[in-house]
Amino acid sequence: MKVFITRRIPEAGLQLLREASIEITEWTEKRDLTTAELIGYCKSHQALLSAGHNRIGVEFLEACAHLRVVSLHSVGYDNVDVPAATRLRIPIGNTPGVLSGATADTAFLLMAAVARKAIYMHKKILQGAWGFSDPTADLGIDLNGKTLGIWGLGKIGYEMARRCRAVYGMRILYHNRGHNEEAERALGAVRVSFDELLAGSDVLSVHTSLTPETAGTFNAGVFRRMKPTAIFINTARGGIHHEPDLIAALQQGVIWGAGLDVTNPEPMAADNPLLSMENVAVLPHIGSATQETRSAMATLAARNVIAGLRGERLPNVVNPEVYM
Ligand SMILES: NC(=O)C1=CN([C@@H]2O[C@H](COP(=O)(O)OP(=O)(O)OC[C@H]3O[C@@H](n4cnc5c(N)ncnc54)[C@H](O)[C@@H]3O)[C@@H](O)[C@H]2O)C=CC1
Ligand SMILES: O=C(O)C(=O)CO
Repeated sequence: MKVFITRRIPEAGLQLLREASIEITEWTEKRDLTTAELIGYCKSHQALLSAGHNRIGVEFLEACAHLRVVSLHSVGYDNVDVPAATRLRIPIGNTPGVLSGATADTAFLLMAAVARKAIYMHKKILQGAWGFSDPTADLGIDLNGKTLGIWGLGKIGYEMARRCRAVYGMRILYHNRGHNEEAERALGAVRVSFDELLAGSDVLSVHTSLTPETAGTFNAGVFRRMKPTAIFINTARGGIHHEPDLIAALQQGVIWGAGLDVTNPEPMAADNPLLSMENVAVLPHIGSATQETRSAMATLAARNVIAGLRGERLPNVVNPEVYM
């Protein structure tokens, strides 16, 4: 049995695959494969382990319908045409849970960095501009006692809310498809309408998945319904905000600041105006990038491959309908 891996993954996952006597082919070039290349490699393999965000679309899936499993090294699966995979009875695996803490840490650090203009001030030192200290200049804002709004209170949203409640005593509002009873009980979180979330949040943090319903939601009209003092945080997917509208909202003072771990497109161009704004912090999609978390993700992704190749149900399957 052979698995094709699209980017190097941590040793913990590779070791599990070797122990299960699975032959590994790794793509080691530092660029994404084209669909044609991916099809070419997968023809001679029975499993695909996709790290990074290769498009797993209908063209690929139809050409590789022999695959017993497509295992993602991520929790997000917006890069996959899941209905097509289900139709072709290809199980799709992902890595939920193990990255929730690390990704929430990233949202939290972006929030704190924006509130205190930390990245911008660091850049000023590098430019030799640490000069005379003016007590009225470069002031940030306190987060203590402020209101956090979470859009998408699932696993990562919950971890972000828990951190903000514990450290800053923040009041938690959330808008989610259903109730999150644990968050309501443990954190006093209050479920509100989307409009109330926009109007009531001092910090609004996005944690939904990227779907046709959530794509482009944060646009000019939505930013205008937020507080002019609000901080917008997105660690979910860049496609959920409209980037030119976000730039304009920040330039015009419609909202106060933004912290992004995800951009649209990725990578972000080095001359993007967001990178030179005072109240903005941008990271290059490093939400889950800790040694422990990436090893845990590699382990889950390898377990999905092993189960798929053995004809067993994947431990974490995105499309359980394939088993019906
Ligand atoms: N920056 C990074 O490196 C990472 C980013 N992510 C992103 O974070 C996302 C969330 O991950 P998890 O918390 O594990 O997923 P999850 O499935 O536990 O939580 C997502 C929540 O959003 C809610 N939701 C979805 N669409 C909605 C809508 N239209 N309106 C209201 N609520 C909606 C769901 O009900 C669910 O509660 C992933 O899909 C992925 O895109 C995940 C890991 C790392
Ligand atoms: O898991 C995901 O969805 C990511 O974005 C990277 O960890």
